[in-house]
Amino acid sequence: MTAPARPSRRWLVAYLRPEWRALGAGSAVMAARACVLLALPWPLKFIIDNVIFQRKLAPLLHGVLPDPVAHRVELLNLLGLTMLGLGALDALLVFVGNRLFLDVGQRVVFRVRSDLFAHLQRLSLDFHRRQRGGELMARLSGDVRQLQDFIAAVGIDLLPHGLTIIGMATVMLLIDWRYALLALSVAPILFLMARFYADRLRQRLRQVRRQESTLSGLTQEILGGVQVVQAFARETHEDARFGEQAGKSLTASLQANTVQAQFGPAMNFIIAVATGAIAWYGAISVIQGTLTPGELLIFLAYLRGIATPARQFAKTGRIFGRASVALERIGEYRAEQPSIVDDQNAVAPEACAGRVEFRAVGFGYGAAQDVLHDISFTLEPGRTVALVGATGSGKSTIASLIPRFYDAGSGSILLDGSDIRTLPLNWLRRQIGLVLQEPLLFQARIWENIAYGMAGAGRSEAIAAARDVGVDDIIERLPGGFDAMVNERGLNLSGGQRQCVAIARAMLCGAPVVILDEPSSSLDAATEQRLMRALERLASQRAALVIAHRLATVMNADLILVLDQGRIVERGSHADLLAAAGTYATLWHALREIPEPPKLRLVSP
Ligand SMILES: Nc1ncnc2c1ncn2[C@@H]1O[C@H](COP(=O)(O)OP(=O)(O)OP(=O)(O)O)[C@@H](O)[C@H]1O
Repeated sequence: MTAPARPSRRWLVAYLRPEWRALGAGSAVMAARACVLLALPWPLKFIIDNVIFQRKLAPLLHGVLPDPVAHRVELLNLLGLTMLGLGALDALLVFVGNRLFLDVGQRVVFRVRSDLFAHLQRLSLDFHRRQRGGELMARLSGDVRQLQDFIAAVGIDLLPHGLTIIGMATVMLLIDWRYALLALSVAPILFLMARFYADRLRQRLRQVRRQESTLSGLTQEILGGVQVVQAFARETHEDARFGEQAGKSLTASLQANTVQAQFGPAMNFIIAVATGAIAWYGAISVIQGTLTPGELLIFLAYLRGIATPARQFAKTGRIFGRASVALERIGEYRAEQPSIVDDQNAVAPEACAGRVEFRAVGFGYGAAQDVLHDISFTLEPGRTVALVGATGSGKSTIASLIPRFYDAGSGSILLDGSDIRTLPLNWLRRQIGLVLQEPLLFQARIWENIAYGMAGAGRSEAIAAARDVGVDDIIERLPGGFDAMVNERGLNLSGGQRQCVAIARAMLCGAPVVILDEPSSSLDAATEQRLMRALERLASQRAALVIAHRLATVMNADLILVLDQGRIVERGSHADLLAAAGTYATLWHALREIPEPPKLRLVSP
């Protein structure tokens, strides 16, 4: 089996391109800084050679610098001031350069994150169902942040130090090429070693990131389901699960640390040997008179100037390794394409009556097994179709095909006679009001949650929608009424109250087709009646597909479809089905004998 191709990391270039001005300015500043670093040891050279040892100035510097014999103190003062000036200039350039590169990093991260978020939002449900929640968060926040460190490391560390190294090598060659070659012979060894370790480090860091993502996914899963954990007193079990994963993450990090820890000392050792050899050879050259003490100082200072960033490659290597892994991981998500896309020739119809027709629809979530077989029915405007059947018989799956959360595997679904695959996706979804069994609310005021149903709707429209479905008094009874804050996922509201908000939201969106997944949980009789009335008001005048759990809903439906293992086994009105004396009739009679509240829940044999 061949390993899957690594996603490209080039996509970052597109994000850097608009930053060319700031990047150019930053690079110029850092190039200037490299010059300053190059110049820094020179005043000291002149102090040693000319001020202390009273050597004559090079002919080029006559008239530029005060004479070392006649104006010794002036020369010393000037050199001292130059050192001070160079130090201050270096600080200023570092400040400006850092700001420029850090700002570019922030802006790039902002855009990468926004684009990735927008992209992820539009990926089809099958992608999201495959992902662990924590994994998405890990890539959106953690991985994206690595890019910022990477841009800063390139601009702030690599660029000035790289230029400095090149500059220093050139100057060394100009002073004494034989000596310079000896000093620089260490550079290829450092380079090869840095590459060797960078590759190994990258592999390890990829492991670290994978384990960290899994850990954050697991954490989110456990803490998100903390109620179940506590209810079954499984805290110790979850501690163990968390501990096991955290252990894997720790092992991966320790392995990466080992590589990194080897890298620094190995570089240091080579640099120490090189410095020793150069100092020794340099001292001999000074004794023989082929090198001045000041020049030896320049060599040693430059060697330090080369060694310091080389040593820093250990740190930069880690940042690069992490960024490289992050680029791959974000690239993987960027390469994902929504499986449900608009038809190129899709044109939005002017109006929608809401007639939904299933024609011999078959569907499976994966290639493994079909969940729906040969489903055909028609939902007319103003009518209600109820889906009943055992758990897992395919009711929610049928409902999810209408807004194209998934596409039918075979057969077709038509809206007003047009195949829904030929209609613009956004338009199609705007024609459908959805009330889920467990409605999802956002952390916002109640009226804002209702107004979510229609872009641009305000508080008064939200209240009017709640009034239309007759749940306004239920909401008004809450502390704060329509302005009450809903906390994350709406957990501070009861199941019935959440349903009321969701029904009002579907009402507000004014869609001609509504899909209602009735709450199957027990509600008190009064709330249940109110909800039923609200659902009826929402469904009236529209085409309503109801996943029915209540006898009252089923009885009043225009068409009842009884599902069993993804097939429609019976169909007709309540009266027809009772007369047919089949599965439905048996169930109905059995349920009528059960005291209130009646729930229609067929159970597979
Ligand atoms: N995302 C999914 N991936 C794979 N299989 C799925 C997925 N969702 C549902 N299924 C499978 O499809 C079948 C039908 O599920 P569906 O949710 O439509 O049943 P249902 O009749 O709505 O059940 P319930 O009344 O319990 O909500 C089940 O066997 C289920 O395991």
